[in-house]
Amino acid sequence: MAPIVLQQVQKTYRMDAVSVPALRDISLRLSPGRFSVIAGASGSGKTTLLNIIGCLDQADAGEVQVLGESVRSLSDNQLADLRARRLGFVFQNFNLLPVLDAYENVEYPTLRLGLSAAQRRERVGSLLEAVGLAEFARHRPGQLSGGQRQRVAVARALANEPELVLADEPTANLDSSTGATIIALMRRLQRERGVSFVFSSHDQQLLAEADEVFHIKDGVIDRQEVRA
Ligand SMILES: Nc1ncnc2c1ncn2[C@@H]1O[C@H](COP(=O)(O)OP(=O)(O)OP(=O)(O)O)[C@@H](O)[C@H]1O
Repeated sequence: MAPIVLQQVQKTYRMDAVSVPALRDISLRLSPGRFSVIAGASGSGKTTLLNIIGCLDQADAGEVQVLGESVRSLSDNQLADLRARRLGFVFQNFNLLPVLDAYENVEYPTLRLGLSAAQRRERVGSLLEAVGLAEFARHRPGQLSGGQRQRVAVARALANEPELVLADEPTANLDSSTGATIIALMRRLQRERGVSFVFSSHDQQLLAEADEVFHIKDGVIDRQEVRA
């Protein structure tokens, strides 16, 4: 099943006297179990598109299917449930909770899943191990480097065992060698866990690693590359 299918999606931001057409006509189908990248210049509509795919924002027109569900037919509660149980998110600014340590940040999305304390400990411990941060479990974000914070964020994104992880410019705030490490980490976890990843990015290192690339320009997909 394609994790994401979009048909003729449109989105315009309307402010008092101005409207900004961010997505003009987007149709795409992501392949399952891949590294898919939405690439484009600043302002081309990548974040808007990723927010719609992640059910954080709604399209004005068109059809959006996320993990086989037609988003339009879901209630707000069902959308929240889809996000919490079946999607994972990684952000450019890491978005960790500053008062929680690394362990608690990774544990947080699991709290509403009905797991026992022992199951949570096992899951969080193995994720921190997988991202190489077992020794930093009790460090808060302010006590971690940018690369370490993004590792925590990647572990957190996988904590609910999602089918699809969305990552909005995940390497934008990292130097290129830390970015390369994070990309390799996500690639390893994607292969090991059979999860689909979709990124927005213009990072050449991430584009080089992609299985498929959707190039977006002025709110339309103007080119698609399939490599795997
Ligand atoms: N909340 C908003 N209100 C009004 N206009 C917006 C809003 N968010 C985005 N836009 C506009 O929509 C267009 C697409 O923005 P978007 O953030 O999706 O692009 P982007 O490709 O992610 O850019 P960047 O790489 O700089 O993050 C831009 O013209 C932007 O100014």
